Amino acid sequence: MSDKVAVLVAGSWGTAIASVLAENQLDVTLWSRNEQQVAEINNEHRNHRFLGDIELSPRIRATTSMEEALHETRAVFVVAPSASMREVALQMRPFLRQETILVHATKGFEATTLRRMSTVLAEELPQYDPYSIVVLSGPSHAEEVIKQCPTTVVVASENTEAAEAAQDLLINSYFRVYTNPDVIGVEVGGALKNIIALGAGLTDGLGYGDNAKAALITRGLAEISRLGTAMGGNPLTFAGLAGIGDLVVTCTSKHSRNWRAGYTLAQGEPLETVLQQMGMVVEGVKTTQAAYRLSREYGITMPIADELYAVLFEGKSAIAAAQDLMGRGRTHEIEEVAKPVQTKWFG
Ligand SMILES: NC(=O)C1=CN([C@@H]2O[C@H](COP(=O)(O)OP(=O)(O)OC[C@H]3O[C@@H](n4cnc5c(N)ncnc54)[C@H](OP(=O)(O)O)[C@@H]3O)[C@@H](O)[C@H]2O)C=CC1
Ligand SMILES: O=C(CO)COP(=O)(O)O
Repeated sequence: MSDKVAVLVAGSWGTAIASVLAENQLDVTLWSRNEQQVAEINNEHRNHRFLGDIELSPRIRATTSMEEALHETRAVFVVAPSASMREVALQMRPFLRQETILVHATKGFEATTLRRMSTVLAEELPQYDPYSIVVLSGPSHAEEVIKQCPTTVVVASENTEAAEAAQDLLINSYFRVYTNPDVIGVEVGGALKNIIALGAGLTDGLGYGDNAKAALITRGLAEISRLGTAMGGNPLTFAGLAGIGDLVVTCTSKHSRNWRAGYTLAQGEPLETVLQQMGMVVEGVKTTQAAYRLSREYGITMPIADELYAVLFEGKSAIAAAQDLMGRGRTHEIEEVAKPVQTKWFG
């Protein structure tokens, strides 16, 4: 079998995944639309804009040719921002073979259709078996993976063999990979945690302290689980790496772009300026709009996501949003407690 694998788009996460694969003795072709970046990766073994001075393995070769990237490749890892997933998939269509293992590592929904990323891939790649698409997610900042810090992730697919094939390619002594059959839960958990991370950045920016952040993480998880379960995810997935695991890292890490965006917003910067300054994708902004619509579509209460929507898009102050969250009507922590439990003993 070929030792060639492809990674599509050379952003921070794509380059970090390419480094894990190169460490595992695979020959990695890293596709980018940017010729200057391709030259820098091939000649200087660096991707300076996204990962600074870190030296990349010579096993990573960059190209702007999708045909070259996908030619006789054993696996392809798609790591485009959610907004570009459909466009990248369209470019893959003429060259992707059915035997290739297809993994995506993107965290978000398509803004217009509210589709999950695996659905977008399935729609644009009709020659590919949709049940074999693999999703990679979990607590994994590129800046730490590239330095080989211990990291755990999950690969999910309805096709166990496909998930295990992706696991085999990625797993090593610092990158531990678990499998999970729950594609929906893993995708929804990975996307929605970015909303809560933006909120955590706002909370920290306002100086609200650790109690508030713990509250946000915990009640945020309740919202993620509610919507994720309604969309068809397994509730247990949200207690795993793609749920609480990713939520914790994104809400507490200095590397998180979503946390940083929230923190800067709390300093009074307008959203557009914050996003421009970041120069990297902040998925949580569009995901807040998606969650706003999805929660209504599924009839799910998501007070934190709603307040964040009001702050980002309706000019509400973060302080007023926090006050409104704290002043909500009394409720139960665990929804089931509110319902009378029917058992065979009580009739
Ligand atoms: N960074 C991280 O630690 C992690 C990120 N993720 C997820 O990975 C996904 C990608 O994020 P990340 O790598 O951080 O993003 P970055 O902002 O670091 O990089 C985005 C990359 O996408 C490229 N790109 C954007 N649009 C297109 C397009 N239409 N065609 C080709 N290339 C395109 C950009 O190229 P150009 O420079 O030419 O614009 C850039 O190289 C996101 O969904 C994110 O949530 C998941 C886990 C960890
Ligand atoms: O998903 C991530 C870590 O698991 C990256 O989060 P940010 O996009 O907020 O940096």
